[in-house]
Amino acid sequence: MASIKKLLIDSLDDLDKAQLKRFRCYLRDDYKFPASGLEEADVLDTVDKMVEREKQEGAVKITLDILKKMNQNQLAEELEKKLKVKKAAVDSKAVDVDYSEFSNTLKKLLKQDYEKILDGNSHQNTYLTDIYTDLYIVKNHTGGVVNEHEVRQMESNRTATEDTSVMCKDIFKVQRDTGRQNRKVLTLGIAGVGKTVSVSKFILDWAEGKENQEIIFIFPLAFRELNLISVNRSLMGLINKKFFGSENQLSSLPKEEGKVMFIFDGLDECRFSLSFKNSEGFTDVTKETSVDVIITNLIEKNLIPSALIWITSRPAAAHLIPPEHIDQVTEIRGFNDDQKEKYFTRNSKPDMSERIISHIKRSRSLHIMCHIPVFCWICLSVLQPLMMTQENLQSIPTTLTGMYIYFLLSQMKQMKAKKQSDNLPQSFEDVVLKLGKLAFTQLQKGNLIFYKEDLEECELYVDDGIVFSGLCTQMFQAEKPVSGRKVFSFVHLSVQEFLAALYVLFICKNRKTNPFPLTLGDKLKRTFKKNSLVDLHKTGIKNALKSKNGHLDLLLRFLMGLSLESNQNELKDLLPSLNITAEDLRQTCEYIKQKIKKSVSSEKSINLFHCLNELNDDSLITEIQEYLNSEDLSGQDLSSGQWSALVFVLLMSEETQEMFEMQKYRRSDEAVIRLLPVIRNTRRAL
Ligand SMILES: Nc1ncnc2c1ncn2[C@@H]1O[C@H](COP(=O)(O)OP(=O)(O)OP(=O)(O)O)[C@@H](O)[C@H]1O
Repeated sequence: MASIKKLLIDSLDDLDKAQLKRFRCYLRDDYKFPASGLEEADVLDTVDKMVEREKQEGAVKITLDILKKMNQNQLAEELEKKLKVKKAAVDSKAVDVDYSEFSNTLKKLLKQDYEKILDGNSHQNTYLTDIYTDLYIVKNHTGGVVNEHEVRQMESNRTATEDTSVMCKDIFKVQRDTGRQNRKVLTLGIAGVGKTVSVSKFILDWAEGKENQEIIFIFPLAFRELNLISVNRSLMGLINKKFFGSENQLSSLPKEEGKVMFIFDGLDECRFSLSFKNSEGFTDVTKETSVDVIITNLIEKNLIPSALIWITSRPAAAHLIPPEHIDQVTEIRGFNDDQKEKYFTRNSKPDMSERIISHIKRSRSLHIMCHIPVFCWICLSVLQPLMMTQENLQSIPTTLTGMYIYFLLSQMKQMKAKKQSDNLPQSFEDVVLKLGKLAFTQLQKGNLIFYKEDLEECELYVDDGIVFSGLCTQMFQAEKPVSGRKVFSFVHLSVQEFLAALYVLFICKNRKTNPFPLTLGDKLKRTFKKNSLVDLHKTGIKNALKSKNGHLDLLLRFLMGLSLESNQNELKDLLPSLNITAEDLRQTCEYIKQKIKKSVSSEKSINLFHCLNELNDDSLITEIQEYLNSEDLSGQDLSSGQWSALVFVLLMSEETQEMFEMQKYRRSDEAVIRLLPVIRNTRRAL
């Protein structure tokens, strides 16, 4: 345990040069320390001088007093907390509690709970160590628009050059270079990128005695579970009930620094408010209170000041924790290119993995999406059976929509077999359309997690076993009930977006209605005109462009992809005879091009290019490729639409990912601004 002197040094180390100078001035003026020798004193000398003259207790008092005078209240508070912990540790030594038996019981329980996972939510448990592939995790999330759509974030991934990568098992270890240890870490990552898997691996390694053995207790408390606790509990009561089977087993926790760890997975799923401003400074671990008070006070270090805290979250919810309560932010970026290949190699036979990898590399969209582990799992479950049967080679999907259609079809096969054996009343098509309705209505509201009532609004009844008897279990999941209330979600946000698009098309065809919110103008037009597919496309595009965080972007891409005849053929049971004509598609493509030319933001126009890609229209791209092949790349005479096309082509090029020769284009300020998404996405900009 750090000495008092070390605690003082650590505090003053956080002051910059000017602040340290002010600190010394206070010492001189208010505490009459002799000026000689003080002027040039560094942190060590300053602390030495205080302890020499005032002894440890006096030095602490003076330090706290001056820090407060300097308005360094946060530093003063932290120092006070550390001193409290130290005092408690000294006190507890007198009692000398032996926690080893409880620690071993907890390890046994967590080993059982975490050694197997539902891989990508297949209904079979898989050993975590069998599938686990290292992920690319970086220190210091670099900021940016955090509520941007998750797939778009992936595609405009930020530059890798300034990141320091970190292994998940090392996140809480003392850092060799600085000697510091992170106490409170927030790990961000988009849906399906591996946050829960990372946390699980950390816990399993600890429970198996492999890593981080200086920690005595790790208590994983996922927000999904915490949401369901509606009665007041004390922290000790909560821990005892969840981990030791009754309310009164473990009576205290170790007070020494870093011996207890709390892991709060899935902040984005938190359904109660976390109020840090009005926090009451709740310090009693045996007093009952609401769950939000326990969590905020743990994070604020009022409850167990010595505890390590690890919170994971999708980026959009990161703001729920004020930055001053976090020592280190890390970001899980998913698999890098090597890790993607390792994933496929680990999870399929050697000749199969080679074929899968080369297939994915051929399609830029698929290759990009494979940064997300859960998408790798979807690819694996689609491509493996397809590639096993030689004659299917022609029909192996190369577009995003194609991949999801095959995913759906593979589910259909399994479900039909299951339906026969279980004699279930509803058809696959019915269930998928109901899930589609749920997907669409909840996506419009920005919801990714649902409750029983939400399902019932779409005529999906949990109790009649249709959804959970093996039907849909790979697309839709229910969480373990903790106190009777189940939570549901799609296995990945992209699956929700795909089913939503399917539903939109179905509604347009069958009920001749347009499920998107319509503007007044659209409504008026509709009274005079019959509802056409082109109108549906147009309102879809308008709504997606209106969305601030791009929550309809992927739905739009799927909507376009599903409108192609070739894709329709695969889905004739679900979407019979949509009667889409070449003229319809031409009109939609023209409309998209107009929108691109009107210079929407670069992210939006990139998505519109993806839509054109799904519709097999590459005319703008060909135009720009000719320009790229020409000698003069000064970039002066490009129209707005051409600029967008250029950015799209460059983003989709593997070469640009590695290196981008900006100097070829840098003749105008406009070029620099326009090409920003490319610069952000490349590893090396020249
Ligand atoms: N490191 C990994 N190695 C192998 N597979 C992984 C890894 N990480 C994730 N996966 C796969 O991706 C799936 C989703 O991962 P996980 O549940 O950890 O995502 P998440 O980031 O917590 O997503 P969400 O925000 O939706 O909760 C896993 O079930 C697994 O199939």
